[in-house]
Amino acid sequence: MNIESNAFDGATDALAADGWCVLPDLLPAAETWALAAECRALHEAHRLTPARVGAARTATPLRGDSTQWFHAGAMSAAQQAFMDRLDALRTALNRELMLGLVECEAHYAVYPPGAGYTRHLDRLRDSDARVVSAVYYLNEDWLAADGGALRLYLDGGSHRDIPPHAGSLLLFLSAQFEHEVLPATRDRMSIACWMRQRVLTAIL
Ligand SMILES: O=C(O)CCC(=O)C(=O)O
Ligand SMILES: [Fe+2]
Repeated sequence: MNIESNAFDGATDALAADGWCVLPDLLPAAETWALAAECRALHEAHRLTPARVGAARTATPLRGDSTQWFHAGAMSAAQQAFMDRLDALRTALNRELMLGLVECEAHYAVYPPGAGYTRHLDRLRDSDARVVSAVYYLNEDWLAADGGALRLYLDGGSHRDIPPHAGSLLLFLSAQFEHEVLPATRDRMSIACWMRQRVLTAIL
């Protein structure tokens, strides 16, 4: 067994058992800090775009974040380091759980104070490509009083609130867990990612 598979054993076991888990410290602190600095700079330069929802990509009061996708071939060093790590996790999940995940997509997101994202499922209505949702948090010194938890709705009507602490990666099965972003009192930064399976389109 190599080092990578050891590093992700806890995550693969928890995902298999519960369908979700939080992985602390996915990256060294300096790499997380570089991502946070880049996300903040893009936000301050107004280079993030208000998020859209649904196939029509309409502006919506359902979510208040602004985003910027990571583009293959045009990533910063910080983004590349993050995607390499996420890809190692994807490979470990395929090996241990045989999920058939072929690629990852990711975007920065900033929720300004008061903004949230109402309860939803990450599966797009017309596609089951998204199998695993992963959210990487970039917020140093986040306090419970700052709000902004990700509320994950569990079977049986209970929920768990996950604070958006820098370095934490939340993983959950996209088709299984409704979730919402609660409003915060300060800017809330993250990278939202999805690990995708190949989707066969029926030829009719
Ligand atoms: O930022 C988060 O905690 C979750 C964001 C989310 O649910 C989404 O982008 O679909
Ligand atoms: Fe979501």
